[in-house]
Amino acid sequence: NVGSRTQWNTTYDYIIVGAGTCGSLIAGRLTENPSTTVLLIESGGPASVITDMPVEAWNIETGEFDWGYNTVPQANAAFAFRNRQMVFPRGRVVGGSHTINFNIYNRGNRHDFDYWANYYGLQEWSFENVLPYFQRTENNTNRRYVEAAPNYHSTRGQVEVSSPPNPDPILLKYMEGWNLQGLPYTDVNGPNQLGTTLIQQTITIQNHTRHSTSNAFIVPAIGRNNLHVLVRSHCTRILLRNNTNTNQLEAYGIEFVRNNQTYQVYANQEVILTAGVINTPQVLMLSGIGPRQHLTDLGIPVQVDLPVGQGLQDHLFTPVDYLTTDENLIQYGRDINNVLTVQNLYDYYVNNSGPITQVPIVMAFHSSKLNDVPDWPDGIMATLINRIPENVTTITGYFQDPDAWAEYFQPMAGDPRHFFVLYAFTLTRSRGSVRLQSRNPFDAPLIDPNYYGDLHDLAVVVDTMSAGMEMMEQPFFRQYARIYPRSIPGCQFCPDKPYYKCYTYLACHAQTLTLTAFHPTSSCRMGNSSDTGACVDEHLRVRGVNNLRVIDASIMPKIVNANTNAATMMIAERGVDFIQQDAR
Ligand SMILES: Cc1cc2nc3c(=O)[nH]c(=O)nc-3n(C[C@H](O)[C@H](O)[C@H](O)COP(=O)(O)OP(=O)(O)OC[C@H]3O[C@@H](n4cnc5c(N)ncnc54)[C@H](O)[C@@H]3O)c2cc1C
Repeated sequence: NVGSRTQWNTTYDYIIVGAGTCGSLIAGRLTENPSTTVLLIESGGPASVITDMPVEAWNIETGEFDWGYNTVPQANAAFAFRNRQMVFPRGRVVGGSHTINFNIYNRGNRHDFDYWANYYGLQEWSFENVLPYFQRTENNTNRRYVEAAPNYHSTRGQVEVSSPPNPDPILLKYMEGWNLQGLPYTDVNGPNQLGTTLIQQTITIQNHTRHSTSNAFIVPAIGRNNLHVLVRSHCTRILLRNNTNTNQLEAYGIEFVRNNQTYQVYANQEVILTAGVINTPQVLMLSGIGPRQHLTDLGIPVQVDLPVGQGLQDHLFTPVDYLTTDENLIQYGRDINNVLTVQNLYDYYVNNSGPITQVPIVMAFHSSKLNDVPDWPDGIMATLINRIPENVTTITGYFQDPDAWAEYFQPMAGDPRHFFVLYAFTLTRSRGSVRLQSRNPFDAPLIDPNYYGDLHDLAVVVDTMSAGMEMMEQPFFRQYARIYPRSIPGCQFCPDKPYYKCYTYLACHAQTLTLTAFHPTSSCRMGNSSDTGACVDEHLRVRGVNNLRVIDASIMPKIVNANTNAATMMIAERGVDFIQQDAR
């Protein structure tokens, strides 16, 4: 039903561009009022039973539900990959990136939001002020967490947040190992983030389906007469005009392409851009809102000179391979390439069990030696279970030297004892950009996260790797798992030190084998009236243009020290209030 609409009106109160995490939530909320009309327009198609299965997150991050983007070549990262370019998945589907993500629900630290408030002068976004908006969406089914920290959680929101019911034993041992080193068990969304946790996810507990904002807000609302959802409809620009009464620029609609035809639709109230960190800047720049020089170089008439696309941030994962000492420490073999068997589908649909139901992940938050605010962790370690495929050439295609990497992976191929730890810095200092490649709205933008552009990020990840690896070398954890004992191609262990104290090796590993953590933010950031680096104000209104707002992950002034989806839902909830306050 979500994808079936073929007719639409000429005018709506609100036009929302992009049915992702934010667009879906906002459209659902605004149309709770039956007299408010909304058009939600999405470039991709509808979600499917496949995207609803938690385990399929492994298989859908690239492919038909993804934009197929790559970064531009990276100077300080991605040494393993051809041309130093990295794949950069983004959801192109109803539900957006929340339809292809790992469902991790991890809000970020209280200091993240207090930093927005104090450093950027955005008092309405302090932790105290945003906490109710996290709670507004949350329906937490973990009674233990809710009872332990009732002021932090809610059981009344639309999006279900649950703990994986059946984690693999190795994950529990990993947490125990950290616990023995003094890192407490914690609920990262409660008062203390520093610790180790079996991460909560936006998955329903009754039937283990992805609870994206589109499943939570759009699917139940699709029958509303005041909500029109148009899929496979690509917004090419915002319609702007000078209002002769106010003598100010305003948005009055959008242009979009559907089935190779170009259409215009109009908004009585506002156009709301929720196209995400890459495409929101793209649509703005195509409409003449962006850096003057860049637009001029491309021959786009400048409507407003704004630093759109500047300041992009992300987290970067460095995977390290491990093998358990005993196959029984991992369940189901975790062979994600062959998971949709008749037996597994039967267990999923009939018994509500089996490997399709979950992707359990354990995280440890770490405060590095470089960090001067210890309860604002700057490092993260995420432990996940996934086999290396039997045919390793299926994963070495992007590598600069596929043969060397095939040789590296081959001894682990198909081994059911395989798992890995992803090491990352979280308080990113590097900033990059999103720019247009051309004036063609269907051309991929140029994405430059500028990973390790600030070498502080590298120092933090090296410290995090060292600490995490040292914990895993302690007698307790060595009973259960061992690191895969080979150096990665292009990097050498030190002859005179344990590998986890060999900082040259760790830095080389961190710069060579790099994966986006899928957390881009801040490409159209918010700021107060004196902040010349900002594109939108504290209420998310685009500067210099009336009736135009950006409400998505691009507005974060600085990335949060966590996965970004929960904070993005919070931004959407906050945005809904601003829209309603300003309704004429
Ligand atoms: C593979 C992957 C795994 C991730 N894992 C996690 C996780 O486990 N936990 C977590 O917290 N975060 C995770 N993230 C990040 C998180 O999902 C994002 O931060 C969040 O979804 C961003 O929401 P958004 O509303 O800003 O943009 P999106 O959800 O990306 O929505 C943007 C939407 O706009 C549409 N669109 C774009 N351009 C146009 C156009 N011109 N016309 C019409 N429509 C358009 C897109 O197709 C998309 O549907 C992951 C992301 C990815 C990609």
